[in-house]
Amino acid sequence: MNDNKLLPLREKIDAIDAAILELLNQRASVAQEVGHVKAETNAPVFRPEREAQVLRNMAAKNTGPLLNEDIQLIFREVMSACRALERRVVVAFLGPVGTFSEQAVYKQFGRAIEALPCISIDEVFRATEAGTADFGVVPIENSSEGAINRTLDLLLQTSLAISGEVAIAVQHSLMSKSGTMEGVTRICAHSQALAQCQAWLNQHYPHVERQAVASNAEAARMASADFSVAAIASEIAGHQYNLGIVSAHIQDDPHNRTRFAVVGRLNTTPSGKDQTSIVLATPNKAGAVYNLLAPLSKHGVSMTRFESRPARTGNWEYYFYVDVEGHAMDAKVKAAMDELNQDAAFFKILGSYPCTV
Ligand SMILES: O=C(O)C(=O)C[C@]1(C(=O)O)C=C[C@@H](O)C=C1
Repeated sequence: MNDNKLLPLREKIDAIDAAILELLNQRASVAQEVGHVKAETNAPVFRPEREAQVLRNMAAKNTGPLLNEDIQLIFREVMSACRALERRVVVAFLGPVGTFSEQAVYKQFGRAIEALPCISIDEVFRATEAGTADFGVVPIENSSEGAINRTLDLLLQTSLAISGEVAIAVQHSLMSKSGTMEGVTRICAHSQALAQCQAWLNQHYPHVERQAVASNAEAARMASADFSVAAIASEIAGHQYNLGIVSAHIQDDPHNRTRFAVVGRLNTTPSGKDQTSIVLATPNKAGAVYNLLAPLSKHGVSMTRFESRPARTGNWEYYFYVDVEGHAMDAKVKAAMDELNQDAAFFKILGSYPCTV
């Protein structure tokens, strides 16, 4: 290799790295000052709207050659490290480690946090409501399997607000201790993952027993201790438990994604590009849904998502989970919400938060 040519280029990189280091520490010192100001008033350390603005600014200013998504990953971690100098936030998620929920946590908060694995979605809400965690990250919808009903039900009752959302690509792999299917009599995974890989499993391993377990990471743990078990999980989980890949990316939908909600005891202020999640119920009469949504079009508020859930009253009544563009503090959103609130049998704003960057 021609190191003579590399040497001057590496010297340039060294000089640039020294300048970046200096600037990073200057930034961190300012974040520490911010931390002191916040401590005086007990103000929240994590400000999702501000972080979204910083990430959008960086993407807008970026002239390359680095890609916007890589710039945003870097700045997410820079902010995470700066934030940790103010205080390390605790984030509860559906554990154990190695789940897609954990990936969603790091995507939203960066690595400089304390991640708190919980045994169920209920437990994530409880830990966050009790203050054991500052935030909770819960799956809300999968692109191939639909809504995560437990999360929708808990959102109805909780005192927490949604302060952000994060979507991640969900890719499942079939893995075992030996990296083959030899001696494997059971394929274990969370029921959602089994459903998301159903066609592939029917085609390739129709006669191998399938067992639903608490999480994909739990399946990976089981496979690591037993040659007769294969697990469907993320490659990250497989790596954590030293599994070999039998087949990668076996989910039936190659664009399989899961959307997660970040819940906390924080009401997020506007970031400039936000959305608002609400849940409402109608009186059980003709045209009720149509009338219910009329205030949205009247005030020019766009609906981006609509999901219904039986209210379990036995009367064919439903809760409607609706996402709209804009923040509840925006005049037209506020006007529409006030009207919805008047007409609905039940109405709750789940939260306003930045659209994903
Ligand atoms: O601006 C703030 O409030 C900060 O605390 C600074 C900072 C950052 O590093 O830019 C860190 C944490 C917040 O979540 C938002 C931004």
